Amino acid sequence: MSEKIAVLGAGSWGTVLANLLTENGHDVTIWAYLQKDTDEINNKHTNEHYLPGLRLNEKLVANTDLAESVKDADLVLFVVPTNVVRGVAKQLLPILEKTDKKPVIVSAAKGLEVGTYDRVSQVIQSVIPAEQTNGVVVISGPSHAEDTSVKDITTLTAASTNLEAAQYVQHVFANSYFRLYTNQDVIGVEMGAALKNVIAIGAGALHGLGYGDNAKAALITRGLAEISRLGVKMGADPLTFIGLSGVGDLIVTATSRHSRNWRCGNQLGHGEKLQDVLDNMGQVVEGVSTAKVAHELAQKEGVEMPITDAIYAVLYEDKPIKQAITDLMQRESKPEFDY
Ligand SMILES: NC(=O)C1=CN([C@@H]2O[C@H](COP(=O)(O)OP(=O)(O)OC[C@H]3O[C@@H](n4cnc5c(N)ncnc54)[C@H](OP(=O)(O)O)[C@@H]3O)[C@@H](O)[C@H]2O)C=CC1
Ligand SMILES: O=C(CO)COP(=O)(O)O
Repeated sequence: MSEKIAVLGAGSWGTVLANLLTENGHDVTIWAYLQKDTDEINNKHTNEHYLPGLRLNEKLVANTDLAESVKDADLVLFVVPTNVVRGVAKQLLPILEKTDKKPVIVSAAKGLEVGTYDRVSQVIQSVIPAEQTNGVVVISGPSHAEDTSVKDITTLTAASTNLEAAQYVQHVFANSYFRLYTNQDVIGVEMGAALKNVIAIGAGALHGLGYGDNAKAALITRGLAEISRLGVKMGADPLTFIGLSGVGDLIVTATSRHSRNWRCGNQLGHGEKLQDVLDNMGQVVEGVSTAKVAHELAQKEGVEMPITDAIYAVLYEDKPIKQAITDLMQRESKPEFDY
């Protein structure tokens, strides 16, 4: 099966996925908005800023023109930061309206939109009507671009309420090192994907401050408890949080130096200022904006998220991290599980 695919976003994950799909035998165009980025991919077959040292497949084509990039596409993959998805979807809609082609739309972004609290697939579906697509699918799981780029084993969830669309995506992406499992719990998959980024900032901060393995395991475990609590309140299946997009992605993000969220937290733990950290990262740190959304959403829904609230206070209210940790440890004693 060879499909026509448009990848929207030429950052680290977009480039790796576009390269993988090209090597799977598909006809892939990657859309970037800067001419210098498309020139580099087309002429040098590299993307040095995001993936230093990686040689891309020469059949991968880059284009700055969105209409040309998505022309006749069977599948359109969104891999831009969460808070720009709506703007890109708005640019895509009039292009889709001019053709009879209805692509499967796939989202790989992990976050919750500031202001609306929407999950990424909700953002896409609120802009692009269902009749313009052949289904909307979310792909998510423990998957650092750096590892996948060197063909290290990677497993993901392809989540959709449209099982046929999820199975289609499963087959388009699968190869010897990239394996996908279908899941129909889109809410759980997207909530796990977004909220783990916040906990990963906390894990990096613990490391930066010199805390040990017990503290890190405590944060991951209690972090998962509150991710599940908010996710279930929003309609997720609790089982999803012990899957790839739950504990799987939490482990990879909260324990790895590849994670931008973990690195952000680590630098905060070393005493750096948030704005300096973000300015120097040169890549999206989704957990920072999602911490604000999760904090507000949890308050609105009456869900207890003490770790997320603590990370919010550090990021947005200048609370010293050590004070945030002390306050968390001195909370009123409680049972491990609230039934
Ligand atoms: N990196 C990873 O390992 C993984 C990332 N993800 C998720 O994928 C999403 C994208 O992440 P990632 O690729 O790492 O991000 P990067 O920061 O590496 O790249 C972001 C890309 O989006 C582009 N972009 C930014 N603003 C706009 C805009 N307004 N219109 C069009 N393009 C824009 C950037 O362009 P420019 O360079 O010009 O700024 C860049 O090409 C995130 O939600 C992330 O959580 C999911 C799994 C793994
Ligand atoms: O989602 C990811 C790995 O699964 C990437 O995490 P970061 O955005 O923290 O790098």
